[in-house]
Amino acid sequence: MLQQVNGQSSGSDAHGRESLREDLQAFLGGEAPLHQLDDLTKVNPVTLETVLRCLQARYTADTFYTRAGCTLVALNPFKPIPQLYSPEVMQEYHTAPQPQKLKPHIFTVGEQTYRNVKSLIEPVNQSIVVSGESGAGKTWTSRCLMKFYAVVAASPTSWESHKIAERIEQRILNSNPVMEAFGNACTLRNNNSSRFGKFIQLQLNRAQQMTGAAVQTYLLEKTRVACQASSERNFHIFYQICKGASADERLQWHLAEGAAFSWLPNPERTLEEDCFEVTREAMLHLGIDAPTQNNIFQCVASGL
Ligand SMILES: Nc1ncnc2c1ncn2[C@@H]1O[C@H](COP(=O)(O)OP(=O)(O)OP(=O)(O)O)[C@@H](O)[C@H]1O
Repeated sequence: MLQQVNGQSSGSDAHGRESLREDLQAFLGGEAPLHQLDDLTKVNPVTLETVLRCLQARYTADTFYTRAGCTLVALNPFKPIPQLYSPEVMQEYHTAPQPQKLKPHIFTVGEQTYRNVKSLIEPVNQSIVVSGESGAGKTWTSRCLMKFYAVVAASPTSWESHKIAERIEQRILNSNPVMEAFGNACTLRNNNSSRFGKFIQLQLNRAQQMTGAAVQTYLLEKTRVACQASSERNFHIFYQICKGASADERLQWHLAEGAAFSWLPNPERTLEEDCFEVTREAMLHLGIDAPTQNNIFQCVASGL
């Protein structure tokens, strides 16, 4: 405990600081390389410096997940690492006798939560909280979890039920591009920033197979439609429509070719999120047919 005596540190405090410094040096210069510490509870002494140094060492070694007791710390690699999320890796974590003994991964959390549902006689809801600052990777992580459950929680036996499961999985995954088209925008911190919070429910039957999903959204940043910070953009859907509508649709939606819209700043920036076809396709899989889509896009275009 820190103590101040007349503005001076007491002797025991100075001694405490000295011993902390020694512990710190011993830890940082210790034999075990920092990047091998896969659980932050093993960091000793626990200070901001030791924790950050450990995470930095792991990041440099391309290791992006670290446990902190029962919490998982995910670092954003800011580069694609497909081999980290392959179906084979999903299966490895799903079939491991003790997934917590494998390297820390978002699939460990996914699998443990899944097993918690399975192991209980009466099913009990499980929740995973994904939190972090803008651009930390929350949307990415939620997508990974949904993909994981779409694989592990869909193993029906008959051909007919396999087809149903495929449809449910596909629908669940297709909800992402649709939600992102209408609720995400390019900000200074993240090209694909979610401008709303979401509570995603994945529903399982008693055989732990996925039977559906529900998404509740909250706190959508509606003001962005009319007002954006400089260098930021409006919601992706507006740019998707302007860039992806056919000549007929432009005519129908009153979108003149090359017209400039004051509510659409930075239209010259083209992002991978500007893919109208992906949104349309996903809407179709979700059961929103072409005429309904047309009505929706007409409403969106009329806002410009
Ligand atoms: N594990 C990962 N592997 C590869 N790229 C990643 C990973 N996590 C995040 N990213 C990259 O970082 C970007 C930002 O991540 P994401 O959109 O998930 O952040 P966020 O926390 O949801 O931000 P916001 O709160 O602004 O919505 C992603 O578009 C993606 O390019």
